[in-house]
Amino acid sequence: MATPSHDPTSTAAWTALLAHRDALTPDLRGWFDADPGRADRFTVDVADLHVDLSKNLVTDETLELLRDLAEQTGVVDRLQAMFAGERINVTEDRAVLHTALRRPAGLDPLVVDGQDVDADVRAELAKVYAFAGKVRSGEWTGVTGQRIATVVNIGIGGSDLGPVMAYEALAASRQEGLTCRFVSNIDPTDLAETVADLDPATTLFIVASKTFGTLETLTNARLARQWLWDGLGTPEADDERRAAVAKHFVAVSTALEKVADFGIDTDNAFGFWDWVGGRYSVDSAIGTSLAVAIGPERFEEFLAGFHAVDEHVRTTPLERNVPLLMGLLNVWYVNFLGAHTHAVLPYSQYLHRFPAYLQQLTMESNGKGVRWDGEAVTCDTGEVFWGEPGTNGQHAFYQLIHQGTRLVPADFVAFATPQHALVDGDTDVHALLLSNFFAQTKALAFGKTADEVRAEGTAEDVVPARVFTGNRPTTSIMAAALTPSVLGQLIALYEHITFTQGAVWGIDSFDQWGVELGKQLALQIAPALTGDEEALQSQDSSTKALIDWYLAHRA
Ligand SMILES: O=P(O)(O)OC[C@H]1O[C@](O)(CO)[C@@H](O)[C@@H]1O
Repeated sequence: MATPSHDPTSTAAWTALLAHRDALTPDLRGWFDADPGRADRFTVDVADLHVDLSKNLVTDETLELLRDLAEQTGVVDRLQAMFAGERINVTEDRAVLHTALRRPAGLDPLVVDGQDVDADVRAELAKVYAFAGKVRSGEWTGVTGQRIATVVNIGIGGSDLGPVMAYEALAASRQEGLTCRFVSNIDPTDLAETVADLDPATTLFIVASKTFGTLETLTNARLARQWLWDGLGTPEADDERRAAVAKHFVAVSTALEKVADFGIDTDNAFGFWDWVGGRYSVDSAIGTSLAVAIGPERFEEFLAGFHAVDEHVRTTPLERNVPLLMGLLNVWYVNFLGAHTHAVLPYSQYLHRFPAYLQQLTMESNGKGVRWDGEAVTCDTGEVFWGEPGTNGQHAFYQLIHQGTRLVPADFVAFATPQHALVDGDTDVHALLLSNFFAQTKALAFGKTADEVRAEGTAEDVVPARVFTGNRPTTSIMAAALTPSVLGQLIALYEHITFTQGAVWGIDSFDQWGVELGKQLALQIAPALTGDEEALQSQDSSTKALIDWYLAHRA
């Protein structure tokens, strides 16, 4: 087999896809009419997820060419290298092993660089579960002896978005009387509002930071510590302050010495490893707040869900491999049909933070302009992911998806079983939600012709405005219910979709250098806002003028 190319545009498959695109007239109506087996043939299951790809703008030939592209760019080899612990994060010289976080007990040990990864993962999980168990049972008390009522996770990016998204999604599995809240923003409003009605005596903070060096998180952690001491009336004496912190602060980090510097006893710290990227870490100790909320048993189910999809992606041939196919479809839309964005539309209120979670996963991973071989890319990469729960989006932005000039591929996600089976008179409200889900993908695919509009008696001059062109691509993802396992499956699905796109594009999906410059400049600019004249004068004229305006208007 030829060496896979780091430049996908130089492959024969890319050239063939361009020619195929030029010859193809998307026609979902015609394709479905001519091919009664299309829905069946293009529907694939992965674990408990039922995925209908048939309303995408592809034919069998398109999929075959996309599979050729995957082969010629070495996607599967790279996937196996990831699972084996090779250092595929080249710019940070790290393995990428989030899949090891969810390996069940009893497999052949995974040893990487002499480290028994499975044993390390299980040992750390055991610590998290023991802690979660104590908080849930009331055995863990605050410094005044009261049981913990609220856990506040302080973190940002991957140390926040995963835990908060999953906490919201799995509301049905939470323990009553125990609430989690999440603080991320360095805007002091976030912490102030979050703790405003809390009792310090019954509040426990989890400071979650992979590096334990993130400005937002450490600032918020210090503010929270002061709030605790003030609220408890802790005397200034070191011993008493340490005792309060020991009962009200735990940490999650890969940098345990920095945890100790902050004053958190490392006995109260849960670790993970540099081979877990922040945006891939919700299933590590970063998910401690979730483990407290749903308990170890449900957390294990969550991990088992991830693993089921890992096994699928690792062992299923390309023809039926859902994450690989969905990743290739995204490449098709971005590089051959000109899509700039991708919508994810959960028809489940509990998944309301899922699109925000996916934004970090996909955009921090694939928003890159340089390949792993150091060369500039020669094609577009990461699209903008966005979305809102249905049906709210229908009354906001769906107009553009239905009739606008831009192609917006969309993933629709729904569950057969409601978590609140409410009825309105004789109407099952969940059925109404689902009928909207089915209606939207149907309308987007098949549209409405001018003749159909006319047949409704529409005045001729309004007909064009009421025509729906159709051929707006969607993927429908369904599951029986939103359980911890299904949530794990959904997250792993999108992790591997993201992987596939990055592998085709030849980019390192596991670094995030693009967030560094802003962080450095913020630290440089901060003194200019608090009286350092030299720092102020060294700014460019626009930034200096904005700072001057800020200083003049700050009340
Ligand atoms: O967990 P940490 O080290 O505080 O980092 C938080 C987030 O900051 C980033 O490094 C950059 O935004 C993310 O990748 C990460 O999830």
